[in-house]
Amino acid sequence: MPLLGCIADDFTGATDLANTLVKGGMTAVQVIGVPTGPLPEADAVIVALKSRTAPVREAVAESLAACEALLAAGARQIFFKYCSTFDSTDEGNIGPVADALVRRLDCGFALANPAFPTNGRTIYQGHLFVGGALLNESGMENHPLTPMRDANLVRVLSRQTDGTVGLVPFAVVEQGAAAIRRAMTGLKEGGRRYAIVDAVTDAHLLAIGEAAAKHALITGGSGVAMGLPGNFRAAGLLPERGAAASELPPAQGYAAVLAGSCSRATLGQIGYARDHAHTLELDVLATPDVAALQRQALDWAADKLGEAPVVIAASAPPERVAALQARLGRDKAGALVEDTLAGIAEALVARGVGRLVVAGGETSGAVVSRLGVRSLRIGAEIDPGVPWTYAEVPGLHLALKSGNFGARDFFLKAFGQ
Ligand SMILES: Nc1ncnc2c1ncn2[C@@H]1O[C@H](COP(=O)(O)OP(=O)(O)OP(=O)(O)O)[C@@H](O)[C@H]1O
Ligand SMILES: O=C(O)[C@@H](O)C(=O)CO
Repeated sequence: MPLLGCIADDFTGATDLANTLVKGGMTAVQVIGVPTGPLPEADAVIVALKSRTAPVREAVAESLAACEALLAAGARQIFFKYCSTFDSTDEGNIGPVADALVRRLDCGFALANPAFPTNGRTIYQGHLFVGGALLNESGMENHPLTPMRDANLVRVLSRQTDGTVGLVPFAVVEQGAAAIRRAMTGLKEGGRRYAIVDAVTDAHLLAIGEAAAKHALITGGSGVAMGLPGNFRAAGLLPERGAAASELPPAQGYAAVLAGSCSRATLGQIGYARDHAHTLELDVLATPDVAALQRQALDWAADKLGEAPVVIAASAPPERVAALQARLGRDKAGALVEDTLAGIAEALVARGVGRLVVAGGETSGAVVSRLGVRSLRIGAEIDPGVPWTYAEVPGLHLALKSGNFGARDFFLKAFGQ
């Protein structure tokens, strides 16, 4: 019976959350899509959806179905995981999904906190920063699917919900768990449905987690989950598990990287790979044709597969993404690239790739779905927020890298190079 039932709005986000929980001493399994049969045995089950950019009704329906499955399996607390950069549009999907979960759980209130200080995401007076920049000046204003043009999360979430949104400010968070709990109770009693909670350090996140021990629903990034294993341990529900929580079978097979993220960090990692690994950058704008791009990539890779990774990227800087979107429309442009990379992944695995890094949440969703992966066991962390995972079917080690995560040498470091 899982202690914590999680619903993640994309696949890299699910892995990021699972990684945090494993580091906190919980066992965690990531399940792909709404579960249809019995859930795997683990302290935390994370249902990975591709709902971040799905139509609102679909995102809500899938999230509710995931919630039902987790509750039926006995989950004591539900966690709705979204991006540390709060990726969404004015239509959703963070607000509508959270609204539906608040109603289903009849809890009236949930905190909202995407902070992840280790990766530079902090919240101060309700404003989200990425490193030293406000969210809307961080590069996220150019995101291909969810451009973030407002850093004030109270305002952003207010536009997506029929409820109201308050703030637990830094000065309260600094006072610790009891003060945060009082402030959240006050906001709930005052009729607020959500509280954006400031957090600048991991200590803040641990205090927020402790303050939410009795909440039926928590919403946020992986950071705010840091305090949750401690809550279950304090309640006598979680035994000490040590390193056993993150053991995977030995890795084998060729190494490859597929990148569909156009985030600044991924573009930097591709730049590094260009100088240090076999790297192919597909020109999607010049050849907007799935079959032709796949042929090009597979012909190129044919004599390069080995211990050192081949890196295949469709990623492009903002002006080239905008040009393709102007020609095809936003969704078709995204789908074209996702189909291309998913097909390449399928062919590479058939040719003996056993260790695959995928960069980008939507991209990971497309790849993992095409490969028929049903669940992922979580292994050791490569860089903050990105662990190796293992998919029993098709027998593959996978690292699903959030677009903006990872050091510049990530694509080589993942393979110990
Ligand atoms: N050259 C390109 N032109 C237009 N769209 C592209 C191009 N390359 C990639 N894309 C699309 O951009 C989107 C990138 O989203 P994805 O979620 O994969 O990355 P990300 O948002 O950086 O990562 P994360 O969600 O983990 O933060 C995908 O839909 C992808 O297909
Ligand atoms: O929170 C994050 O930034 C990531 O886990 C993610 O959701 C990227 O898609």
